[in-house]
Amino acid sequence: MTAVIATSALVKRYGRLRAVDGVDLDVREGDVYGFLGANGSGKTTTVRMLLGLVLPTSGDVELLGQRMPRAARRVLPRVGALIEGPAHYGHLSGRENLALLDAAGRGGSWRTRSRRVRAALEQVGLGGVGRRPVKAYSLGMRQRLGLAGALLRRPELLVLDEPTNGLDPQGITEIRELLLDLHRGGTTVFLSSHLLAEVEQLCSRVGVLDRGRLVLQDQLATLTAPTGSTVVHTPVPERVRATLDGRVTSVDGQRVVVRGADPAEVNALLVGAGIPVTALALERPTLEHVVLAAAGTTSDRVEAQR
Ligand SMILES: Nc1ncnc2c1ncn2[C@@H]1O[C@H](COP(=O)(O)OP(=O)(O)OP(=O)(O)O)[C@@H](O)[C@H]1O
Repeated sequence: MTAVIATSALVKRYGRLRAVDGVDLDVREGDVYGFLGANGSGKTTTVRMLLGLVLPTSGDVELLGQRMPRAARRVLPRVGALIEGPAHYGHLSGRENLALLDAAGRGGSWRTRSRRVRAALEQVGLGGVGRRPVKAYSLGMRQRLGLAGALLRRPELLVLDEPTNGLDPQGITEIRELLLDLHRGGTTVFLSSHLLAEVEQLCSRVGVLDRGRLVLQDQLATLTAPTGSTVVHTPVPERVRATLDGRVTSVDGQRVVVRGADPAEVNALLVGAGIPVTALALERPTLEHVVLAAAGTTSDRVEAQR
């Protein structure tokens, strides 16, 4: 599997603060990678170092197999980026803004500019907004325009810093669908977020930053793989305990956790004993559990819910 982003022992110090502290990122081709961390944990600083906008204090960054920032001129035209609320000219239309951005960027002829701009606007669902100035756009539309800017060069890699920040639920859903669409088209997506739910719904691979340190990095499916136990919901939890002597590891209200990863077997035993079962499933940790276990004190810092 090709590494699309690889950092090793990446450090950024601001005075005595280690904003990023020895981070080894491993983002592979085809990932939708969620870079999760509380506010101030160092996500934006890391993203800026990836793109060569901030120089590391120490450590290395490779983007699409090439060393940054040395290879920035060659690599950045293959990367689309959106960092901290894109800036636009409010009095110009979305189309005009993108045309300016396209002209300022490298690689891409002026002859095909209007076609590129039109395609990018269509892609983010802004094809129909015409000449309306950007100052009349909603926040969601501005964010989508920012994404359109990142898409002008048909990037192999999209790097997005908190792409749904400040959006309403509908805007968030739209961005999520757009990103999944781009991913289906072959783009690797790296996004930072402080929202667990967002990452859980969107990402295939997760990295968790806690006060500058990468405390967790793995496939989401691995992190939330079945634990080897079965969860039973029943109005009579104590009868389950009595029937499955020794296999019940916890009881919380009507929720009973039973050792054994075969729900059918557990069900047969309970039904055989005449115990009503209202729900039955393999136990899996939620991403929230996994993050809390890895990041310890961040329970009040990474937001589980919007
Ligand atoms: N230019 C700078 N000078 C000094 N300190 C900085 C600078 N940039 C960031 N920091 C500090 O580094 C730490 C990490 O900041 P960073 O913006 O990378 O975090 P973040 O995870 O992106 O947070 P947020 O979600 O709030 O943007 C913070 O304590 C911040 O105050």
